[in-house]
Amino acid sequence: MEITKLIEQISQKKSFLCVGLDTDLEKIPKHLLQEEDPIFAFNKAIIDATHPFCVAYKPNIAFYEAYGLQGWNSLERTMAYLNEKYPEIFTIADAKRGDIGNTSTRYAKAFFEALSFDSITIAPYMGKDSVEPFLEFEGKHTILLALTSNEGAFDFQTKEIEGVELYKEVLKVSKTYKNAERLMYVVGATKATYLKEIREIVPESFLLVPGVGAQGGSLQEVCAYGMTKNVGLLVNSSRGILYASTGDDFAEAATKEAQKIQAEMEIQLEKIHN
Ligand SMILES: O=c1ccn([C@@H]2O[C@H](COP(=O)(O)O)[C@@H](O)[C@H]2O)c(=O)[nH]1
Repeated sequence: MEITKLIEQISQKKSFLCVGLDTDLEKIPKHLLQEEDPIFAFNKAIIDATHPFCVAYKPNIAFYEAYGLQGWNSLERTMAYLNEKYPEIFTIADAKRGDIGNTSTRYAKAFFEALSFDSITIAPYMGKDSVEPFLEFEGKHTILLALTSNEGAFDFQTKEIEGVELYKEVLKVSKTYKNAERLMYVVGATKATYLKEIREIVPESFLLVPGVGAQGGSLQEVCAYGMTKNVGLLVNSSRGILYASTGDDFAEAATKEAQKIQAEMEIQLEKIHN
């Protein structure tokens, strides 16, 4: 999907919400466990309940790999359902891959071609030749981990090398990669104040921002420091929406939670136009 289409969706739905599909068989309502594919049944219900309020879905691949072949089948069914029923919605494989070049190409084929994702998250640690194979795919986007939402982000990402923090070096150097216009970046909502300096380096790039909801990040702060004239943000919530209720009313509760976030986003979007 081209970025212009994503921007169009944001403006139509007045939302830049990404719903994370981190589906955990221990947390989904018990009655779904009777279904032949409980993960897909849960995802389908969540997608049908939340699609009017979001512009992206982000299955975290770990939640599918954890169930082996059955989990991978559920992921394939989820992607087929999304692409057939809601092709206008941007999809993100939260896979955090990256390897030597020929292996990266295989990862890219797996997620961009076999599963038809629009984008994938990538760890930048192995550098240019591990990232550029993903950037070769037209209409696809590579989302580099820049400054993550977890506490461990301070172990390496904020450490200075010759006076420059590592996450800033990732942003600066990646801008020189071939097809760099296909890059986006992950910045945690829990690190919202860093967004001001991040925007000095990548003023236009789209940022995937996880960490609101269960991790306690603030949507208002993320918007204050990170929003651009084209919005430039996809703010993710996973557990806060998926498990808003673990009872039979889980889908209605997910609708309410997604709608609540969308309403807050609409207020933030009005600030761009005023
Ligand atoms: O820095 C990062 C990068 C990725 N994630 C992922 O996003 C979701 C967040 O889930 P919540 O339930 O809304 O906390 C999850 O898949 C993480 O693996 C992140 O949290 N931080």
